[in-house]
This record gives sequence, structure tokens and C-alpha cells, in this order.
Amino acid sequence: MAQLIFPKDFLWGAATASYQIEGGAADDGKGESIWDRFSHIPGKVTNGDTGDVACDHYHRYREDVRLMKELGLKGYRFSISWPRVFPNGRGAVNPQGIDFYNRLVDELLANGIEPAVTLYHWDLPQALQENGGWGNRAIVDDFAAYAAYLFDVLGDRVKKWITHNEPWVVAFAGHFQGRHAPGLTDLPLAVQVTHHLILSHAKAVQAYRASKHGDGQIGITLNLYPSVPASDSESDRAAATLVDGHNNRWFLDPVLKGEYPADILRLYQERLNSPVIEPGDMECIAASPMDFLGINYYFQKVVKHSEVHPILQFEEIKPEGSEYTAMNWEITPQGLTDLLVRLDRDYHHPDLYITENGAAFKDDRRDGGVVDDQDRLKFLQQHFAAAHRALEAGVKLKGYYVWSLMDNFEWAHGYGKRFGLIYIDYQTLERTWKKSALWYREVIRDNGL
Ligand SMILES: N#[N+]C[C@@H]1[C@@H](O)[C@H](O)[C@@H](O)[C@@H]2O[C@H]12
Repeated sequence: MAQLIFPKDFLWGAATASYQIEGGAADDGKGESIWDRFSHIPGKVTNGDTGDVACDHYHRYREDVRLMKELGLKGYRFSISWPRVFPNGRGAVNPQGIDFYNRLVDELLANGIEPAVTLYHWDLPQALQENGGWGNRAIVDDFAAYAAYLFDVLGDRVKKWITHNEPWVVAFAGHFQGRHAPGLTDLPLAVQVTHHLILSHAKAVQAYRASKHGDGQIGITLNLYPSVPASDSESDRAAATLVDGHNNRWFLDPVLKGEYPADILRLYQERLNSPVIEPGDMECIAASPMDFLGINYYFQKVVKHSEVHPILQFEEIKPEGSEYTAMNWEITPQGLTDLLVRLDRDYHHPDLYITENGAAFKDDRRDGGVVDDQDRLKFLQQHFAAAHRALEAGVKLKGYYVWSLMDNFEWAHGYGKRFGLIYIDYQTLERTWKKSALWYREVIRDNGL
């Protein structure tokens, strides 16, 4: 009998992303994405892994929906490959591309699973990157047109939309750190990209409100972290405030309050001359309120002051004595409670969804025909309980999507990091249940743990 009962209609789900699971990288008219290009550059991805085949979900989606049904999922969050629908990013639609998503949505609905669609989860059409990608303001209108098309074609059946997945990663991992596609290392450009992403989010929200199927919900997914000072020193506390601003408030404030945080805006504009904000931009952002905030939570950050960078003067530390995942991420479930309560307090009680939470572990033990991933089961148990504590504190948490439904292409880490509830054998593409999935099925059935 469950001890921790969640609200009636709490949405228990799982999440994936197009480039990480679909494969079919050049099938049926799909255009090249920046991750198709990046993953084929030697040295960019561990073991030279690419998303060419991935989990072959493009061809096996019916089997995967059947697994979701067996799991008892109420919802499934997935992303649409922009270049599979618009091979050149704009202009001609690829009929076989949109047909795949029509079939996927219909298969989900036929199995009682609510689709939640992420418009952009990092696989930009390479053709748009040739034109400057997210660094070129023209992409704002390209994204709004792409979004409007999908609202028109899928919006009669899809009633939950997420404009962007983790704009911080798109901007800084892809345009400053160089570890993600398109592999650039230009901090002022990265900051300008954040503005184009946030502006394109606002334009997509407005397009949704104007669409004939605009009666659903639309939001954005942000990767957010509690930022904890490594010591009580003034410099470490200042570093924690900077990280909170750089990672969290820079995105939260415009999409929930319609303005950039003054401290970070001043830092960027004085030291980087970025972003360029054109007249009307902030009014557009402020006039585009969304219905919910999606949160990707994995860990909290412990930070100390550092001169390692002249502007981003912080360094993350790994506390001794903590437990860590296979990604070397500290396991901090209380950080989830703290984050949710903070968002509720500081951003006026918004509807929240955990759009990703999960962990990578070795998954090298079997118990009969099942992968014995007790470490992932414990991780989820701890984090579900942390979410329940936030609910008890009055947070309007509406649902939880576990990352991920299945093992998949973990970006620059390739296939060596396994986050799935379902194990993928990449030689045979066989799907195998993990114990965490069997346990999650009971949580969904009982609506609690
Ligand atoms: N790394 N990691 C796991 C997971 C990644 O696979 C997702 O695509 C991202 O949205 C987010 O970073 C989280």
C-alpha cells in the first residue's frame, strides 16, 4: 500500500528526444541536423558514436508505444526533429517526416497515452546553421513558422507543447563550451543566442494562442539547479548568486516575469556587449505568458569563487562523501524539493512539470531476464519522495516525466551512459525491462509509493 499518495490526475510519464532515439538520420527525406554533422566529426563524441541508428525508434515506434502501455504511462514527452519535417529548416515540408509524427501521436492516443511535444531538443536543421543558426536573429521567425505549422497539423490531438529544451545548454554548451553542436566557443555569441531562443519562445507562444488548435497548454523546459555556496565566505556566496543568475534567473525571469535579471544583464552588457535587444523584444516576451514551466532536474550545484574565467567567476565542486551517478553527478534529492519550493515562492505559484529527472548507472547486473538497476530504482524513489515534499508545501506540481523511457544517445557521451527505464542492446536493438521500470509501473498504478 502506497504511503505517499500523489494528487488525483498526477501525470506520470517518461521522456525522450528525437536525435537521441529515432535513428533514420537520412531516411524518407529527412534533412541533416547540426547533430548529424557534429557527431560525425572525429573526436566530438565518445567512441565516435552517432545518432545514425540510435534506438531505431523511427522504425520501431509501435513496439515502443506498446512498452509504454505495458509500463502504464499516462504521458510521453518526445521531441520533433525539425529537419525531418522541414529538411531545409523552412520552405518545403517533407510529407514522410510529418507523417511519422502523425502516426506516432495517433499510436499514443490509441493507447491512452497523452503526448507532450518538445518543438526543439537541439537538432537544428544544418541548412539554418549555414545561415548562422541561433546566432542569426532571422531564426526567430523560422522557429515561429515551424511551430505554427506543427500547431496546425498536430494541435488537434497534441494539447501539451514545450517550445525549447534547456536553452542554457543550447546556448552555452553549443556556442561557448564547444562540447555540443554546433561546437562554437564564443561567449558573447552564446549570450546573444539565449536572447534569440527566449524571443523565439515568445513568438511560438503567440503563434499557439493564435492557432486554431490553441486550446491546450504551452510552456518551456529549463535545466535548473539550486546553487549552494561551498563555504559561508562572501566570495563563495557571490559565486553562488552568479551561478543562480547565469543558470537559472537569466531564463526564468524573462519567461515568467517578462524581464532579464538586472544583475546578469548589467554583467553581460558591460563585459560582453551582449545581448543586442531590439526595440519591442522585451514587450513581446512580456506579452507571451505561458501555461506551465517544465523543469529538468538532475542535481544541485555546489560552487566556489574562482578566477578560472574573467566573467564567469565560479567553479563547481564535488563534495566528498556524497553518492554520484555514472555521469559523476552528485545525488541530491533534497535539492529538488528546495528548487520546486523556491520556484513556487519566487515566481508566483506557477504550474510546474518535472519534464526530466533520472540517472545514468552501469546497468551491468541481470536478475533473470531483467536488468537489476537497484541504484536507479533508489534514485527515483528518493526523488519522487522529494517531489511529494514539495507538493505537501503547496507547490502546483502537475506531473513527472522520468528521463528516460529507454537508453539512448547521450550526446557527447555517446551510448556509454544509460539513463533508460528500458535497456537497449545496441547490437540487436532488443528492448529489455529494468527493475526500475517494473517498480515505476507500480508507482503509476498506485499513484504513489
Ligand atoms: N546529460 N544528460 C541527460 C539528459 C539529456 O539526455 C537530455 O537530452 C537533456 O534534456 C538533459 O541533459 C539531460
